Amino acid sequence: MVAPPDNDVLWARALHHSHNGSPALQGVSLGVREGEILAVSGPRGSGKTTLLRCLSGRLVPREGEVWFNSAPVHTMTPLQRERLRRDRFGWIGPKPGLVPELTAWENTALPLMLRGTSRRAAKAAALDWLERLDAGDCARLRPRALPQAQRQRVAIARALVTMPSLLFADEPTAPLHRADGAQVLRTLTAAARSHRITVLLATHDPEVAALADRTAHLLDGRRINSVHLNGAEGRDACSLSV
Ligand SMILES: Nc1ncnc2c1ncn2[C@@H]1O[C@H](COP(=O)(O)OP(=O)(O)OP(=O)(O)O)[C@@H](O)[C@H]1O
Repeated sequence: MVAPPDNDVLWARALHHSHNGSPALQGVSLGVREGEILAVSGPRGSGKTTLLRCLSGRLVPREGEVWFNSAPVHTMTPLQRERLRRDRFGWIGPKPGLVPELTAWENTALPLMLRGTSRRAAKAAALDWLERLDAGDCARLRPRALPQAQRQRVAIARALVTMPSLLFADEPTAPLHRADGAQVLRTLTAAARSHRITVLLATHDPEVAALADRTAHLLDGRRINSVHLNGAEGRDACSLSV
């Protein structure tokens, strides 16, 4: 095993994975720098979700290596991977996945309380993030009383409240209307930049990808060569994906 380059917080080499015999990733390699917002783009079925799941330790690739800093994620035990996800990573999926018995603020505060933060401090942080995401008025309501868009805002607040080193966002604005989605994404990317949270953002939408610093394009489970000009929102004006 060769250790990853020092300047990459996350590094993957030659990832292969199949679902029930059909290939989803076919030799994907990727490096992500600390504090970078990297969009993983491609059409439906191109392997974006599978890639994020492998990079976040939710799925062990059939072949290949995943390194987080100097730790080989692909050789960790399930318990080690669970701890890594709990302590260092955040995850936002296209569906909110909230605990129905808990209110919005309790759902948001949950990851902090699981890490041992006091209820009082966790509640204060949760309320702060719900406000930032325009969901402060939902704080005392349970998920079933909320529209889908507000549930997703709560899920995003829950992912940000721990200030993870790495945030995996898989089509995070899928349940939101376009204008709502754009506003939530701007909050998410601004928070990531100000707190130096590294973000992997899976999307099939070029407008969403344009908010990232750089884009890695997938097609049929492979990275494709492309020159991508990100817009003014991106930190780097131009990047080459290979
Ligand atoms: N659990 C599964 N069982 C069987 N096949 C799967 C499973 N998950 C994904 N696939 C298949 O693997 C391929 C890659 O899927 P994946 O969800 O990673 O792509 P994606 O780019 O995220 O697509 P989408 O934008 O639709 O979510 C697709 O052909 C998909 O049908």
